[in-house]
Amino acid sequence: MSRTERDNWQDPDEIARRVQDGTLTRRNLLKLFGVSAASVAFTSAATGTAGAEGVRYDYVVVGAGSAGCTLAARLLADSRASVLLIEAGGSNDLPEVRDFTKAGSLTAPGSRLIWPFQSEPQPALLNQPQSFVCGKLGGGSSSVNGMVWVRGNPADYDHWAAQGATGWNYANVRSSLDALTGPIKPSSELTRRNLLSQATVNAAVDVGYAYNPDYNGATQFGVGYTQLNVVNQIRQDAFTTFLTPYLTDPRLTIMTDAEVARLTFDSRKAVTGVVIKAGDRQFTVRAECEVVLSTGTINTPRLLQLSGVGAARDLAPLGIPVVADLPGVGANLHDHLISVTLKKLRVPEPESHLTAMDVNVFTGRGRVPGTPAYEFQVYYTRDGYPPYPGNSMSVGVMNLHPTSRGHVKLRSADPAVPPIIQPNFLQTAEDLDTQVEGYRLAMELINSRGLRDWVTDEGSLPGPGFDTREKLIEAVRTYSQADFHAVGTCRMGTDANAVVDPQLRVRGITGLRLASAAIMPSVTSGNTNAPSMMIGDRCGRLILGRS
Ligand SMILES: Cc1cc2nc3c(=O)[nH]c(=O)nc-3n(C[C@H](O)[C@H](O)[C@H](O)COP(=O)(O)OP(=O)(O)OC[C@H]3O[C@@H](n4cnc5c(N)ncnc54)[C@H](O)[C@@H]3O)c2cc1C
Repeated sequence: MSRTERDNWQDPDEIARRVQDGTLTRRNLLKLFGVSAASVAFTSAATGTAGAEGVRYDYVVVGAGSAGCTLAARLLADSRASVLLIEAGGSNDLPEVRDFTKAGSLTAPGSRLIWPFQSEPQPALLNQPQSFVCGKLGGGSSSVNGMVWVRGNPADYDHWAAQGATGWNYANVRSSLDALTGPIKPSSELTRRNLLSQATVNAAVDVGYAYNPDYNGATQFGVGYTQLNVVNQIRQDAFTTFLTPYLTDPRLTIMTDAEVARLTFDSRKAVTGVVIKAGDRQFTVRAECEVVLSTGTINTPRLLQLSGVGAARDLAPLGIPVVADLPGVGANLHDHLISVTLKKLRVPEPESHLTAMDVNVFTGRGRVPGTPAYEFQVYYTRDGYPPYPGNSMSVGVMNLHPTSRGHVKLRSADPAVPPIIQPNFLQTAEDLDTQVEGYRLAMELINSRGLRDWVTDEGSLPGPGFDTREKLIEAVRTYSQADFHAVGTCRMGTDANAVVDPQLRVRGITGLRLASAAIMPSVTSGNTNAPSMMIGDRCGRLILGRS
C-alpha cells in the first residue's frame, strides 16, 4: 500500500462509502492501516487477545445490534467520549452476511449467528411454538434480517407520545430517522427489476390499491416495490454502516464473543459494573458515565431479570435477590403475525430474479388513527421450506397493530437456560377478526386476474374451498408465523408498568438506560429495523442532551 493511497483513506466518509459499496471489506480496511483487527477496535474476549478489564470507559453499550451501533456512533460523533461496545456474538465480516441473497440461510437451525429462541407452543396456532430468533453477531438482527426498510407511520410515533412517551412524537424522532438515511441508502432498484414484481404491482392496482412509488415518503398507503437496505447487492447492516468510520478511532473498543451475564449495583441502586462471561473467563468492567443495554426485545428483560431488576413475585421463587421491583420488565411482548397464502408459479423465475420480498402493500384503517391496518409482503420463493414449496409466490399479511400481549420471563436463574417467551398470538377476538379479514384480502390479491397467467392453483396454500369464515380461521391458524418484529418488553412511559422513562433511564436505577426494540410502547406500522436504529440514535442524543 503506497503512502498516497493510504492518505486517501483518512476520510471516514470515503472509507464508509467503499465498505458499503463492497469495494473494501473490513478485514482489508484494517490491513490497509497495517494492523490486525484485534489490535484496533476489536477485543475478542473469548480468546483473550486484549483485556478491557481494569480499563474505564465513559459509556458501556451492551449489544452491537441495530440500536447499539447507531447509539455508539452518535456518542462518538457528537462528543469526545470513549465507548466500549460489548457483543455476545462474533464478527459479521462474513461473505454470507454481506451477500443479501443469503439472508434465509443465516437463521437456519444450527446457525452460529443467532440466538435460537423459540416461543411456548401457541394454542391459537395449532400449538406450534414460534421462532423468536435474533442476530448474535456484529450488527445484531440487522445482520441476519430480511432488509425490508420501513420507517413506520408518523402517527405511530405520535401514538407513542400519547401513551406517555413524552418527546417521542414524529416531530421529535424525525431527525433521528432522517439521520439513518444518508449512511443507509434504501432502494427499490432491485425489486422493481423483476417481471413478476411488476405483474404483482399491476395486479394490485387492478384490485384497487393505489400505486405508491415511496411508502417511506408522503404517504405510506398503497402498493409499491419493496425498499431494501441493500447497495450493490450488499447488506447495509448497522455495524458496517454506522461503525466503519470509527473502527480506527481509539475512543471505540469493541469486545466480541463476550456475553454480559449480569449487572452489579451498589446499595443506592446505581450500576457499578457489567459482569462479562467470555469462554471460561469472567470479569467486570465499569462505566464512568452510564451503561446502556441495547440487547433487544428478548435478551434485555432476561438480562435485567438475571440482575434482579424485574417483577419481585417472579424473581423471588428463583432465588434472585431483588434490586428493583419493576413488574413491567418482560411484560407487553408483542409481534406481528404473518399469515401466508401461496401459489406455485407456472414457469420458474429466471436466475436474474434475485430478490425475495419484492412488493409491499399498506392498506386498511389501522386502530391507531392515520395508520394502515395491514402490510402485505409479497415474496418469491425459489427454494421451498416446509410447508411452503419452492418456485412459488406468497402474499403474507400482517395485522400491524395487534392487541394481544405476552411476556418474557426467566425459566431458571441459570443464564444458560433460554427464557419463557409467551407472545399469546391471536389471544384477543379483535386480533383474530383482523387477521382473518387481512387473510381474505391477501387471497383476493393472489387470486386476482392480473396474476392468473403467472400462477397455478395446483398445490396452492390453502387449497380450494377456503371461502367461509370457519375455513379462513383454519387457514390463519395453519399458515401463520411470528414475523421477527418482537417489541415492547421494557416499555417506555410514565405509568407504574413502564420500565424506562422517556429519557430511556431505567426507573428506580441510576446510571442505566435501555435502547432497543424492547422500549417501544407499541409496534410501528411495518418492519422494525429502522425504528430500532432510530431509538439508538435518539438515545445517544438524549444522553448528550442534544435531542
Ligand atoms: C430473521 C429476521 C428477519 C427480520 N427482517 C426484517 C426486515 O426485513 N426489515 C426490518 O425492518 N426488520 C426486520 N427484522 C427485525 C429487525 O431486524 C429488529 O427489530 C431489529 O434489528 C432489532 O434491533 P435491536 O437493536 O432491538 O436488537 P438486535 O439488533 O437484535 O441487537 C441486539 C444485540 O445484542 C446482543 N446481545 C444480546 N444479549 C447480550 C448480552 N447478554 N451480552 C452481549 N451482547 C448481547 C445480540 O447478540 C445482538 O447483537 C428481522 C429480524 C429477524 C430476526
